[in-house]
Amino acid sequence: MVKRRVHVAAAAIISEDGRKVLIARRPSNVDHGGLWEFPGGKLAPYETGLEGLKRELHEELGVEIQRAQPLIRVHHEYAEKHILLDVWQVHAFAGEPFGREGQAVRWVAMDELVGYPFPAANLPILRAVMLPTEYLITGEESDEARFEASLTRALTEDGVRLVQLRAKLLDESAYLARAERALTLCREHGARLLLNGDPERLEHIDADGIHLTSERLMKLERRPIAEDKWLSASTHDRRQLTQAGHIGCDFVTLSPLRTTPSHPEVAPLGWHDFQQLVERAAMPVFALGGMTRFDANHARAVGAQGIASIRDFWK
Ligand SMILES: Nc1nc2c([nH]c(=O)n2[C@@H]2O[C@H](COP(=O)(O)OP(=O)(O)OP(=O)(O)O)[C@@H](O)[C@H]2O)c(=O)[nH]1
Ligand SMILES: [Mg+2]
Repeated sequence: MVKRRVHVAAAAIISEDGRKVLIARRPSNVDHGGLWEFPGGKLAPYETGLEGLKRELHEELGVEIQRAQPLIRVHHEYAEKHILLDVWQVHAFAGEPFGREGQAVRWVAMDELVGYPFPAANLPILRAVMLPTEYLITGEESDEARFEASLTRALTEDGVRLVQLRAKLLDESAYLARAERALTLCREHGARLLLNGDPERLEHIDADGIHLTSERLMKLERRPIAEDKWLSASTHDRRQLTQAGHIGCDFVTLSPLRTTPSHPEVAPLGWHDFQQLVERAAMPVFALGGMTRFDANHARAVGAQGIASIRDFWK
């Protein structure tokens, strides 16, 4: 049987304060009835994603999109169809949203989204909605005061909200001591902290998650940490991306996009190959390797969650 292919445009509509997202409940008489969803629907022939989304949001909620940015594209196999969910983050709109088709609609705080039942295809979308566009990877630093000053600067001046503590030169006790301080700073600024390395580190420091090297990623048979923590991983090719999906990574970095001084011998992916890989990834992907915040919009346009960087944030 050749499966039907369905292209759907959907919206994560963000509240003005950036803390809430609008979800709607599917009527009980349609497929996935009773589950919650991001408003939207099937594209008409010849419609682009954004055109279709504008029409759907007008029909379903009575609002007009004013500003939207691509968030994530998700391919999913349901038993009877292949679905492509083309999801946009809507930051500005006119009108007061209400369920024009009688459906319940609700503004929900980001952290409370996990309590609502969504269709199976929506898992990567929920992660994408909760993640920022920028992922800071900390630089090597031998001095603790300088480390704290750099992290504080990035949290305050750059507004970074997602941090990976990478410190390959520290021994275990020095790493954990630094992690403790980094966690305090991140908590003060409402940022999430992931520890780089052995998942066991979470047993000592109650950080928000773990970032796996690609080597560690490839050795794992299953997800090494609880579902309520974030799991990210470094990937460089399709095999590693597939493995990240297999063990349930919440998001990944994919690198190197450009050649970098730290890895001059590695051939860069470039935007074309990067886009091809991201299109089939089962989770949000951050572009890494020579990225700065000026690249974030382009990264989003080719399907990425955003950019990850050491140098652009670590001064
Ligand atoms: N809108 C929307 N559809 C989703 C989501 N997740 C998901 O699996 N879907 C699936 O994508 C398909 C899109 O359907 P839809 O029922 O919204 O389409 P539509 O608004 O054009 O409705 P219509 O065909 O009754 O006119 C459905 O099979 C739906 O279950 C989501 O978050 N939002
Ligand atoms: Mg719909």
